[in-house]
Amino acid sequence: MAALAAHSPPPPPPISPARSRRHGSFSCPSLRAFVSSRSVSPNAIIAGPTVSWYQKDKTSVSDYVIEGLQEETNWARLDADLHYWTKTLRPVQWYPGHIAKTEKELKEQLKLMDVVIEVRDARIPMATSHPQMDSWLGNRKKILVLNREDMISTADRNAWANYFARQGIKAVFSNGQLGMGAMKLGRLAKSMAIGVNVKRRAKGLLPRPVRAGIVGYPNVGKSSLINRLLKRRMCPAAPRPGVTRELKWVRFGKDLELLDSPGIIPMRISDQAAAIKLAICDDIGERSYDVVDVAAILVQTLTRHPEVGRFLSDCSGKLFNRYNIDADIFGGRMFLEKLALQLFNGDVSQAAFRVLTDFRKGKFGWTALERPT
Ligand SMILES: Nc1nc2c(ncn2[C@@H]2O[C@H](COP(=O)(O)OP(=O)(O)OP(=O)(O)O)[C@@H](O)[C@H]2O)c(=O)[nH]1
Repeated sequence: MAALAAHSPPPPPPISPARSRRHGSFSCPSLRAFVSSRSVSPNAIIAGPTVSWYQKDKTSVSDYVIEGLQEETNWARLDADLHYWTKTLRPVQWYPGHIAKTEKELKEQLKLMDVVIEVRDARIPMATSHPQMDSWLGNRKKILVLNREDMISTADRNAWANYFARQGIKAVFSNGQLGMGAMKLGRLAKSMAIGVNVKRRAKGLLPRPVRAGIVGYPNVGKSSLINRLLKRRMCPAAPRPGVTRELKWVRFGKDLELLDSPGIIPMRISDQAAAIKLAICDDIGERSYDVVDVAAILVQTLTRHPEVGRFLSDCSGKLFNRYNIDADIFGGRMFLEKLALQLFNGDVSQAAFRVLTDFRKGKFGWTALERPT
């Protein structure tokens, strides 16, 4: 938390009369009030390299507000800003003992697998991509699953489907809660490993079930997918990371065996923007991050999403509608402070937790936090 204060920018430059006039058309009273007061919280995480209105004379608050009215999220720019915002925060690292043990066991079990099903969180397909996964898998056949498809928009889904298709990877979208995509996954795993029993027969051996290992980051929905496929609760699943602690083979019919594995994550997460996204999506242990830092960054990220946090001239952004606080104006940290005063007797941690929970429940609409750029 203290690290965020280091972001404190000098006060914004005065708004020239010409610039003030540009705001004449805004009907939102808060925006008008803001523009006339020309003050922004010194604690706010307000600027990335591309929003440095307090650094450059030429850019002003007014430019920032007007830029916020763009029709679409500028994902490349958002990504750059996310890296900037996370630079001075306490690093997020999470590597509990059971993950180290799993990594070791998983490498052993890989030798037995005919096909590997890698599950990622559809909201953050890149942040939930393990940097060592491909080297562990070698030539082993892989199916990529983007789970939690219900938590992203159709545009997000299309963007990721096209992105992976361009790389020759067919991504399967699934919903581990309702089971959509689970049967398809079972069929795909069997069909991809069909050659196993062809070879066995050629050698005079009896056919055996195809073995598919399900791997991925914590809390992305691996156990849920298996349970949906089996139509039974065979594997422990719960809304927090690190529930599965042991590797476990389960049988699906007579010709498929599935390995449920605990979520794995690199020992050191070098990309801290990715680490914050894991925290926002609850894919990393709660104790590894500062909830206020993470929620403040979430608020600022959402201000870049049209319809969610954007400060429209009629104040119709979903963040504003839910809390009646102007995220675009106050920046993430001050937004939380205001929410804390409004609802939680000044307890900023509780306010931060509320914003994170609301995001995870889709209260601002369903949206991915990453798009291919
Ligand atoms: N909305 C939604 N929730 C899902 C989906 N898939 C799983 N969940 C929920 O996400 C939570 C985590 O699911 P798990 O199956 O335990 O995830 P896991 O990858 O096995 O987690 P670890 O044990 O940490 O490895 C559970 O509360 C599920 O109900 C999905 O597609 N959509």
